[in-house]
Amino acid sequence: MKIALLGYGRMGKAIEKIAVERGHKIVLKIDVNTQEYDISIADVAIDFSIPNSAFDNITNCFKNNVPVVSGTTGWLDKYGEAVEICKKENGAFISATNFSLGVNIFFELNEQLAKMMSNLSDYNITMEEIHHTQKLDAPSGTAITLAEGVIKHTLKENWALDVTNSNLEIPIVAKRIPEVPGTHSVSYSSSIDDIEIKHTAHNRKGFALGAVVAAEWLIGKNGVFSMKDVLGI
Ligand SMILES: NC(=O)C1=CN([C@@H]2O[C@H](COP(=O)(O)OP(=O)(O)OC[C@H]3O[C@@H](n4cnc5c(N)ncnc54)[C@H](OP(=O)(O)O)[C@@H]3O)[C@@H](O)[C@H]2O)C=CC1
Ligand SMILES: O=C(O)C1=N[C@H](C(=O)O)C[C@H](O)C1
Repeated sequence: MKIALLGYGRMGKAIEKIAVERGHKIVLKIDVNTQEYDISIADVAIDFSIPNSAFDNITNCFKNNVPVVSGTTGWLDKYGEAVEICKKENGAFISATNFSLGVNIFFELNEQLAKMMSNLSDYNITMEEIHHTQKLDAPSGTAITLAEGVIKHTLKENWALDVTNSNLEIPIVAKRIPEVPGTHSVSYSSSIDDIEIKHTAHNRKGFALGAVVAAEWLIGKNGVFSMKDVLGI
């Protein structure tokens, strides 16, 4: 496949390495300095850029008939609008807050646990995410997806950064520590005991491999998909 990398930072470079190992060719590398480019030379675009540019990057792909895989976080308030444009243009789109196989299994585990905890009012839920100090958004997209997974199965209605006085909100603590690729935990605490599930990424390989596998899967399809579709889970 001829791949356009929209964003050539930590993730863009990790994706390039894995894509080339899998026999693909990188035909565009777009960063903040790129003035103009012709996206239509690519078979697929992979967007790992910044919150302010993701929507324009992605919708430009739809308008030029290029399937797009996006991992950028912090822009997803406009996800619904992007989906509408994708459908109107008959495009192909996969967005995920986390492309790693491990985190996608963790998402499923989180929902199963939330179902089991839903009637146990003695337990208080909290979430924690830890990332490197260059991260622009907080809480992480993955933490928001985890919170949405809990909201789906319990009486919780929302999440809140750090602390909350509301029983209806899930508090998410976001920590920034140099070099941490991404750690997420979900804890249920009572006066008797705690239950905690945790995912620790050791590097960015899992995110990058998942994004390239998603791009390979998306070629030749039309519609809006998720990593659940790609992984069959
Ligand atoms: N879904 C997932 O599995 C994962 C998602 N992420 C998310 O991916 C995103 C990128 O992460 P990361 O690679 O660590 O970040 P970096 O800051 O390392 O990279 C961002 C890149 O985007 C570029 N950029 C800035 N403006 C634009 C623009 N207008 N168009 C295209 N590119 C632009 C930057 O260019 P320049 O350097 O020149 O400023 C840089 O190359 C973040 O939102 C992060 O949360 C990260 C890991 C996994
Ligand atoms: O910015 C990062 O680095 C990461 N961002 C994603 C997120 O916001 O969840 C995924 C991963 O945790 C790394």
